[in-house]
Amino acid sequence: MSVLTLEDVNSYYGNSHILFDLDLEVEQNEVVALLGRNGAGKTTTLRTITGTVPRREGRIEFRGEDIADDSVDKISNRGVKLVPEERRIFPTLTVTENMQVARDMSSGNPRDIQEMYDVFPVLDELRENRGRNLSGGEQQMLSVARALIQDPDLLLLDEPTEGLAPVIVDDLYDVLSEVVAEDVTVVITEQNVDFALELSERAYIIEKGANAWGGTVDELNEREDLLDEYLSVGGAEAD
Ligand SMILES: Nc1ncnc2c1ncn2[C@@H]1O[C@H](COP(=O)(O)OP(=O)(O)OP(=O)(O)O)[C@@H](O)[C@H]1O
Repeated sequence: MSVLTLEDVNSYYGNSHILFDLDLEVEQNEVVALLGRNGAGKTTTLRTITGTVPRREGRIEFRGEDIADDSVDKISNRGVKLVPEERRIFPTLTVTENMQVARDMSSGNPRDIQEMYDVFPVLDELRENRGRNLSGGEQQMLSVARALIQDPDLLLLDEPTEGLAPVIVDDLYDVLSEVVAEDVTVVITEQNVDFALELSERAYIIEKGANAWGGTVDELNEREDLLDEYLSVGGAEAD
């Protein structure tokens, strides 16, 4: 069953046209990677799905219902949760309080905090620490946990590895692979292509706000030409 469909979606920041006739399809329990260079439009795609950047043209359906004109709150209440690149945890609240706030904000049936501590043992040890005292990796874990506690129908992860040390990226990978093994549907954007492809079943490559390629991760792994052309894997960018 299709969870999310974008068809011919165009989005703008003011007069700047950013997404051009973008198509995207996400099935139930799938993990889909959105790949592309810096500035390709990955974050804008996620913001368009959550309604923070209203699409100007095109169709957006969630579980078969048109959500293109829904408010940000309504889309969130439908169970679409974004973990933004900048994490946005509450710096003065403890780890537990951060989770409690997310739990209180949930419109559905939130999970128990203890359940999250079972998935994120790192956070369990930091229960009483304030957000501002967490490392980047710990903040990222908390940010993901806060979204998961709301038992999302669709989880959107925007560059979860951004700014993290390699050893922390490994920890995050372990946690996320546990998370995606459950019945959760995920769209993940990443500059770290290997990380995203390890977690995902299908991928889309976005270039200058438009679809450049879409297919299974197995297909993409056979296409070094695509990785070179659109993602500059393993080397410096030409420009
Ligand atoms: N608030 C904004 N106002 C105007 N233009 C913006 C805004 N945010 C992003 N852009 C522009 O939109 C384009 C797409 O940016 P977006 O952040 O979606 O790309 P991205 O693929 O997520 O890249 P990155 O990895 O750098 O986040 C870029 O040209 C960017 O400069």
